[in-house]
Amino acid sequence: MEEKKYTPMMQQYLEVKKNLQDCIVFYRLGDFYEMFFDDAKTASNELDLVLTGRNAGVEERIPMCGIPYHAATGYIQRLTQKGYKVAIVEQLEDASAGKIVKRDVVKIVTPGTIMEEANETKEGAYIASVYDFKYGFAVTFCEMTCGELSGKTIDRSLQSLQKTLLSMNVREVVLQNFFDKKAEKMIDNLGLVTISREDNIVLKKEYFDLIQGIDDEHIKTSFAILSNYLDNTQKRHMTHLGRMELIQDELFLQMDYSTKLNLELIQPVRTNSKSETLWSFMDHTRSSMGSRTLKKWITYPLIDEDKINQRLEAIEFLNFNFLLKDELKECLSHVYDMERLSAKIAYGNANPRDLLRLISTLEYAPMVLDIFKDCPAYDEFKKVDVLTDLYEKLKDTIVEEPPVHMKDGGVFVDGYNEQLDEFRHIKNSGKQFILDLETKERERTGVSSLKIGYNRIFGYYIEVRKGNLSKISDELGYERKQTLANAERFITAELKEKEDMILHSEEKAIRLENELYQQLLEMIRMYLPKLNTLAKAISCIDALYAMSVVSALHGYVRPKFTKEQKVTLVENRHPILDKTMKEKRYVANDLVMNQEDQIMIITGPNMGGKSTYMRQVALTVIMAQIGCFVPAKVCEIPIFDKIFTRIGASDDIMSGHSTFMVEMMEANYALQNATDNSLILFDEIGRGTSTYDGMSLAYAMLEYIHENTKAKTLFSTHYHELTSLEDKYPGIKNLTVDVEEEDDEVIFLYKIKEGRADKSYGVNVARLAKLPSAVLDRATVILSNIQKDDMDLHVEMKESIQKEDTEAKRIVELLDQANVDQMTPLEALNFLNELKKH
Ligand SMILES: Nc1ncnc2c1ncn2[C@@H]1O[C@H](COP(=O)(O)OP(=O)(O)OP(=O)(O)O)[C@@H](O)[C@H]1O
Repeated sequence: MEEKKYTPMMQQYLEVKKNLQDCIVFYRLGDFYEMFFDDAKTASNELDLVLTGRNAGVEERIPMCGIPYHAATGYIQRLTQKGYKVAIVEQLEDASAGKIVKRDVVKIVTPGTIMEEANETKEGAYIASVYDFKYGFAVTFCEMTCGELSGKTIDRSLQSLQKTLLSMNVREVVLQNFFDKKAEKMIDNLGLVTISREDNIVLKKEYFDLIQGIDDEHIKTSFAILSNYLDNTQKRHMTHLGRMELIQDELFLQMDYSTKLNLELIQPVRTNSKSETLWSFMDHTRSSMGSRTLKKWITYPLIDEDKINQRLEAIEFLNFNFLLKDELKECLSHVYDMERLSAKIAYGNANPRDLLRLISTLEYAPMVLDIFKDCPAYDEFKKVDVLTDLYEKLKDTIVEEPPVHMKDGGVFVDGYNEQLDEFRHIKNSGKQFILDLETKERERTGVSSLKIGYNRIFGYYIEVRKGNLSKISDELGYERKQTLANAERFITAELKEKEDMILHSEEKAIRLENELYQQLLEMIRMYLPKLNTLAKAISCIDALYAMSVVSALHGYVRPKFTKEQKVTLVENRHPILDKTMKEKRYVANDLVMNQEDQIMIITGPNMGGKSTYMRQVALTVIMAQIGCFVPAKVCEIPIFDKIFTRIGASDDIMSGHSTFMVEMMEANYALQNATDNSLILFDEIGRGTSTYDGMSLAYAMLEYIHENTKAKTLFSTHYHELTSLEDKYPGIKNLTVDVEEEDDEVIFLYKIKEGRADKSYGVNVARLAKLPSAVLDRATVILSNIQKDDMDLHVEMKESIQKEDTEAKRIVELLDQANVDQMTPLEALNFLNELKKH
């Protein structure tokens, strides 16, 4: 089909669509957005719209579907949530007869740039850009609804890139056209992530301010890619973005993505699961911005003792002054998401209800900050400007229940603006004015039957019956307008002026309100930097409030930090299970690791509580380093620099790798990166392969950690052979979970104690799962046979390790004795031969 056959409007559409191939085009026709061709088919499918056809000048009708323009927001959201981009094409001039209206794209809404209400989840959705600088990747993140901007560089491995992108809720990634294909495929596999393109890497000077203090050129380039993409899609300059923050992992307790996932800090391991995360458990915040701050604190626990103690002091202060805390709770309930409100004001899409929220927040802000005036740890709050002047300017401006949109007016209170009051008065009192005028004109003319009427063609008129026309003298200023059979209709200058005012007062009121509203926004924009500082302070207070609630509600203890590498946890509990377990009571446990203790090997039956114990230790450490009280009677720990976990086998996101491979990769990551200040939690490492492979790997890893890494380590295992390491290394100790046996039944006590499990209980636990008794009996017989062989093998293994040890010692001795530097070549050869014998 040749293009020229299409109607002019369709040709215009095709011209616009040419550059928007990756978007669904919403094409404005009057009061509708229409979609055509494949866009129509996709949209009708995704949005349940009726697919119709349109005559476009060619033989066949083309597919079409449409939505009313005022309902577009919801539809756009649904499409972007499914990963589509929507290009909004508007009419750029009023329709006039015989001419095609000019139209062009005014904005492209994409999954990572959508600004509308429903996108304002607590979590926030990010758009990221990745710049490949050959020795690494520079990544920039942006959360559009609050204008948050951050960036970091990482090493150039797919694993790091994947973990970095997964660590934020990234919905869209902007890449250059020639981006590494393998990396692109990996990003594409990350579920609902849309890939977008931008090749311009030159940063516009309007954005220089935002990267002040960032020295890394690669991050700057990555930001250039992102900002150019945002400018191109939003068709405007991004005035609402805040200054970029450098993400410096080393300033915080480091945990990689899988650790955060394994411990269910922010999201449950299994997506769609309702299980509680540490974030949801602790989230007693009263505002979304407080909730986001708490989330940030949980993902980035601190390593600076003073900063941790600062938060702990605040919690103590609030819990001691509980009346103040109640007052704070009340005040915070009037506080809204100021970060997003500021961003909306900067961006220009704040609606009247948003302003009302801002006013409420500003009203209560001084009280919120005042509550901390006697808390020395947060003296810094005293310096925060609570913007009383802005509040004074804003209060009493907006009606109590304003409409959502400006377009209908009715936003400002009476008395805000004289002109506006007059317009409204005329509109409201129009009828009364006419009645008054009628009386006045009757008196002036002496015609008691004179009346004022209205019709759509002639507007307002004064009607005088034919019989009374003689009373209408010229001085009255009546102007003839229409002649009827038995009456004449007139207009006067006054009526004409009022008619114009009455008829247009509403329109004028709305126009004026819009102007006033823009002026008001402009005025608030002058306060944006101060608003952001205030928002930060209030979100921090909200997060502190949440932690004080968690700490008091569950009777937690304030953690203490030791300079030595000692861990003392008394009656430690898993924060979430402790509160959510319904049928039984949660059993508290201790963990004592002295300076010289490095590794605790935990053995015991399946279901005994080993993993739970390790998780509770990790969660306790994290809570302590966030600056929260912890679920224990006593908590004394060193400040850890990194936590590594390998708990649980679910890692479906790392698709392409078997569970065992993932396990080994994670273990390797821990062994390579842990320091003697780190915490390692390994749960049944090595179980994904044959018993002896697994056991040997686990054995070697433990030795490696003991000799090289020296991190505090909890290691749960079913390989009882490993418990012999306690005899060999001073830093390794055994723990076991207590069970009682009654007949063939095991009763779990969930109590951790020193010592090793003397047998395994797999078959007993399987009995609990109600496997057929034939299977269980047969398994018992097989087990006893294997155990016999196993004993022999165990002895063999122990002997072989001892032999290796003796040989190694002998070599060291020989090396010590030999003075290799001083040897002649012949002596050296003899020495080598001697060594080979060993
Ligand atoms: N301290 C505790 N008090 C009460 N119940 C507990 C405790 N610890 C664990 N449990 C219960 O026991 C269940 C199993 O615990 P967990 O998964 O930690 O066992 P495990 O020893 O790691 O088992 P496996 O070796 O099969 O992985 C938990 O889901 C929980 O319901």
